[in-house]
Amino acid sequence: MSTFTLEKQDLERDAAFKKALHGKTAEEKNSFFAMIGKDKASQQAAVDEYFKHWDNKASGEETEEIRKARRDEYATLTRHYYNLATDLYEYGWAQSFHFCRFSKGEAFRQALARHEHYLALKMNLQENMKVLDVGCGVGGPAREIVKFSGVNVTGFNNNDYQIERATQYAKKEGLSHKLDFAKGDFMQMPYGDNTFDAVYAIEATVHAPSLEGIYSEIFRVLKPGGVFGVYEWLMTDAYDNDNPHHREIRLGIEQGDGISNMEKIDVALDAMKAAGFKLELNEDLADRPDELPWYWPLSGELKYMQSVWDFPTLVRMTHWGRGLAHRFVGALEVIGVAPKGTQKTADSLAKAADCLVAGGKEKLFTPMYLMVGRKPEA
Ligand SMILES: CC(C)=CCC[C@@H](C)[C@H]1CC[C@H]2C3=C(CC[C@]12C)[C@@]1(C)CC[C@H](O)C[C@@H]1CC3
Repeated sequence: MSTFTLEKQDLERDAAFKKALHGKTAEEKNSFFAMIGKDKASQQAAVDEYFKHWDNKASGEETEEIRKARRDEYATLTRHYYNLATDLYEYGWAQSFHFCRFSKGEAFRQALARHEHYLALKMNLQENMKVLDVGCGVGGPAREIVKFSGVNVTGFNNNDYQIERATQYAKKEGLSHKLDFAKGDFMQMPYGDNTFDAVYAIEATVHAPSLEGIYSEIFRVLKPGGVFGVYEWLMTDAYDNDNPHHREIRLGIEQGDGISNMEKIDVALDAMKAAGFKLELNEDLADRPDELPWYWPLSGELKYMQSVWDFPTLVRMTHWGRGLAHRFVGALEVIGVAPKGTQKTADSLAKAADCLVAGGKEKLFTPMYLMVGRKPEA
């Protein structure tokens, strides 16, 4: 297991930083306006804090000390990543921060929802169960799963800005009686042992410094007989850590996606068992023979266009689209409309997109390794 130490939590400090950086932008409906409305000095502080882990640390020269430093600051690293990336995600993707399988002609949001329903189905979630969503983002999946399964969900994550937006969206959809949110470090959750009937995590536990650590914490808060379902981000068996090209892809994904340490499939399977789960299901859904790959919206390849509505999605990821976006954001920074660091963040996300697509095409990486595990009855 990767060695790790728990980061000391300071909820008041984080709340104060959120207030300073995001101000009232959490109430902004349009994520573009939310993005340009940040406090400039605080944004610079978040950029410095995040990129200190990546600048001048190419994959060829990466040492175990560098990787350990990231793992040691997993919570701060991830919190600042989402301080910088949340508006871009909402602007350029949706309120469900995950990938999904696509069927031909299927609308983008429909496919995202189907992926959420599939997890709920495989976990056999039932009406009024008490469920925890670990790493809930702005609550898109939680709202969908509440509506689909009738469960009561608590969304938990480490970013105050996301929690504030998630709370507002739930209220707007009239779901506050079934859905609430709490902020904290998922490696040390403020819940007693045996609290939840079910726990799920959608592309979130990859932010943990250790999979065994996070799965053990989830096991602790689950009631005996309770179920845990996860879509995990993992490097596949084909990933070779001694191959410089493979390492470059993994590092690009880690840097562009706020991940301190991404593991291989066998590590995740061992971690589930070591945590105490009885594994009921495990499958790499990226291995299904789908005509449209999970990474198509990031590929910039117009051959994947299903309807005219896909054109803007694809064109912004082409070489020209990216160049234009890079210059546009740069110009906004120069004239003082966008805070400094917006372009650096956007470029880092673009690099992540390239590495995700390369990882997907070369079958080195999956964002949808499905595992369902049960905590044995006492
Ligand atoms: C980080 C983890 C564990 C999960 C998030 C998965 C995805 C929702 C994101 C991964 C890469 C992101 C990118 C964008 C949106 C959200 C992701 C797909 C953009 C499309 C947002 C708009 C930017 O201009 C380009 C981004 C590329 C990467």
